[in-house]
Amino acid sequence: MIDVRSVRKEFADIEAVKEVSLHVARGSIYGLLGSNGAGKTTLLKMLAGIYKQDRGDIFIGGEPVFENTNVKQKLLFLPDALYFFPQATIRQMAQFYRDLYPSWSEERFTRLQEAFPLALDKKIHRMSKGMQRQAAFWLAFSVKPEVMILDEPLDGLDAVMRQKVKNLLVQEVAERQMTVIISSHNLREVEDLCDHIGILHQGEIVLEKEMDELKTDVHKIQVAFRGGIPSSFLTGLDAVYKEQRGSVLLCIVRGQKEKVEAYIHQFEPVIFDVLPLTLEEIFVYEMGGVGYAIENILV
Ligand SMILES: Nc1ncnc2c1ncn2[C@@H]1O[C@H](COP(=O)(O)OP(=O)(O)OP(=O)(O)O)[C@@H](O)[C@H]1O
Repeated sequence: MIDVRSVRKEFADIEAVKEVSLHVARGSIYGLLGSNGAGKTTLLKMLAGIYKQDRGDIFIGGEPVFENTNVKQKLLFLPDALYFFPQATIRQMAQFYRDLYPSWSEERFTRLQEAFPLALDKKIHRMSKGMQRQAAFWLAFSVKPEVMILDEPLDGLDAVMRQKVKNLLVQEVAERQMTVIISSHNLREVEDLCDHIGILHQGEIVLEKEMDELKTDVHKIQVAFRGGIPSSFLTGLDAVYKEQRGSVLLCIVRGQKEKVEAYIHQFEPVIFDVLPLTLEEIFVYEMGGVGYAIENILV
């Protein structure tokens, strides 16, 4: 659904996006992670057709997005700095969206009032930051877009509202195959939402993973042997990290769980545990493998 091919964007003194390619399938939620200044907003603004890329191609639903009204009617971009017309109320903004998007659903708008308890006729600029964000989501979900491009969308929402918004997103994806790309500087914030994660660092995607693959194919193991670690033990393991604590060896290994276990049992360990691994730990080790310290990239 979203196809980004070798895209670059330079500003006067900086190359904000360098040679980025990525693909987001229809009905998928892609998490674009990266620290401040990594290039997330610049990339998302190109996806939304606000900036034109200097090089490369961007297709949404097979069509180039820049200055393409047909594509723009199908996508909704929620910027990190929200914009509403000065003095506008939610009712007035709804009228604007209704005129702009053929997919606008009046029924959805009415029904979502339960989820977003905001006054329709209050001026949005007099609302709190979190309430303004709720208003933006209320309008966004009422548009029923095919593609949502969300730039740090959960910032400023309280925990209950975050969960509500996440549930609504997942529901839209499950029910009508909406496609979502969501940026964040916080892995924990989006890990339960996304099926793919890409890490952008200094304008480049340095790691891209499917969540299912991540969770099933990396294991943290703890082993000890009578008489020390056999010299050939590590040669048959794809260890991305190892640490010895006394006689116990702690390793993070890649591979199918059954195969890893069968291999280790051959060495008759006296201690052998497979410990749970958080997604953050997986990224820390994977990033170490490609030469980056994730602590500097994700807070
Ligand atoms: N309009 C602009 N003119 C000049 N430089 C820009 C412009 N927009 C972004 N940049 C630069 O491009 C780089 C990437 O910025 P961008 O806003 O895309 O990062 P980001 O990952 O969204 O960061 P944050 O998490 O802080 O929002 C930064 O160095 C920034 O200063």
